[in-house]
Amino acid sequence: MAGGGGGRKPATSSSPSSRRQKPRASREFGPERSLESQKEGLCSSSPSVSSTESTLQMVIPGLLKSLDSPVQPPKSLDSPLQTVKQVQPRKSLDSLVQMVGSMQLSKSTESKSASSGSGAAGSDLGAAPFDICMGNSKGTVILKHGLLEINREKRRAKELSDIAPVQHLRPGMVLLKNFLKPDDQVKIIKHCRDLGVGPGGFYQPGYREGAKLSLRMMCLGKNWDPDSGSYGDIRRFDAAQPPKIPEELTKYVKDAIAASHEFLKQRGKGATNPDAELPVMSPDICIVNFYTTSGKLGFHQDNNEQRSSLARGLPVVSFSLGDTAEFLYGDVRDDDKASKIKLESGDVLIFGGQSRHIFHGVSSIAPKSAPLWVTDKANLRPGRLNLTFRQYNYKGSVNVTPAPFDTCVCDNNTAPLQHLRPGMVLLKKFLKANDQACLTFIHFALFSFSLVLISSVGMKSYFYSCLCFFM
Ligand SMILES: O=C(O)CCC(=O)C(=O)O
Ligand SMILES: [Fe+2]
Repeated sequence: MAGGGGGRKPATSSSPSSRRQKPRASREFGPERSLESQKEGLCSSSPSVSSTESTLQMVIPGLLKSLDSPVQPPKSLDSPLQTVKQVQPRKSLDSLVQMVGSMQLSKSTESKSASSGSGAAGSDLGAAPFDICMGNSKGTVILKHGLLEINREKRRAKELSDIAPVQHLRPGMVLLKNFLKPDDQVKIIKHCRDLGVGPGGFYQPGYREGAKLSLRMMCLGKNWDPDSGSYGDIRRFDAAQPPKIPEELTKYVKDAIAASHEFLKQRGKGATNPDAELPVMSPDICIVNFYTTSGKLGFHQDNNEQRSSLARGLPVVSFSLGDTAEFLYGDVRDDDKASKIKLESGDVLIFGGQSRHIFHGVSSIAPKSAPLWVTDKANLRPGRLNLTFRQYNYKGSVNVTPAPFDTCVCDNNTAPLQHLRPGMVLLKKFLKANDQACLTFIHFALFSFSLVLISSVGMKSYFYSCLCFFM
């Protein structure tokens, strides 16, 4: 997530308001959710009572509890919450959701225009934790599936059996299709759900100025702050410590890297060293994103990890679960020129080595594209869960085996060989002082000789003799 540089541009939206430029943060995000989609997030994506409760508590803690208690005479009519309580003591949950929804919308609109400067950028202070699952952690929501859904599932299974299980997208970038087995996916979702409702769990990140990202985020290991584009040990707005990455998840990451290495070895018939293309890494940071079906993430680079880690090309390992995402990636900061792939539930995308600094983003989430068992067994809400694992620091020596392309992001640009992009190499200070003197002398000698020639034979003859010489 940690992405770099200025001049970022949102991935997709064309509306002027959504083309908001954010000068500081490194990861570029999609436009703020429209009011419509926020409303949708409040109402339609809260299918169960418990999630409705969460939404309500997010705005008015304790309001639900008070519904069943007798109406108290108002202490004062100043507070809008008290007004709601007094006038509508026994409204149905639906209408309350709408009411509270519109209150929250105006609240968030206000906060957008107000620059707090309080350092609470993107905080959901006072909000109930965001639950990525429907129902509660124990109960299962059994949904009946229509024929259309069942047929879609069968088609998907058939397509998957025809797709290559490993795709080498470019040097240092490998896609492991359907790598995470259904049971593993359920486990991962459950881990994220449990951590996500606890301290340091999911929140909707944003910037000090008020713009919000079109996703919910939770960091494990270290906290990534979109406003400053940097990592820290605690989350600024609530001082929460990011939970640790569960061991089980680390194991999946290692398995995925090992599978890519196996593939690269076989592909190179054992001749290549897969670690040179895709270095092994041991994740100590994980950024977990949950996208609703209107979520997106703008084009960005992940480069807020330590320089040693970036220079070594330690990969980002990304797990996709739930609905399918359209993922864009490319060499330049221009999503119109980007390549597109679909990331489906169970896919693992790895980009390191030469591809560590690709620009990438999520342009859309396909609604109802998650496998049925994801909702049946894991109760994942409509949307997509994404986990990106990284290693913050690299302790080994980077100079011994520099990862290709590593130098194009170094600020000091002093590495002797800089692979700026495919087909473009910069050899820093390649010519030694003697070579430079020698070249200068040759240039001078040729120049003087040309002058003498021109003055003796004339410009026209000189031009023709040069032409003959070179032909
Ligand atoms: O959701 C994804 O696939 C990408 C997430 C990402 O790029 C990030 O968290 O930095
Ligand atoms: Fe990223």
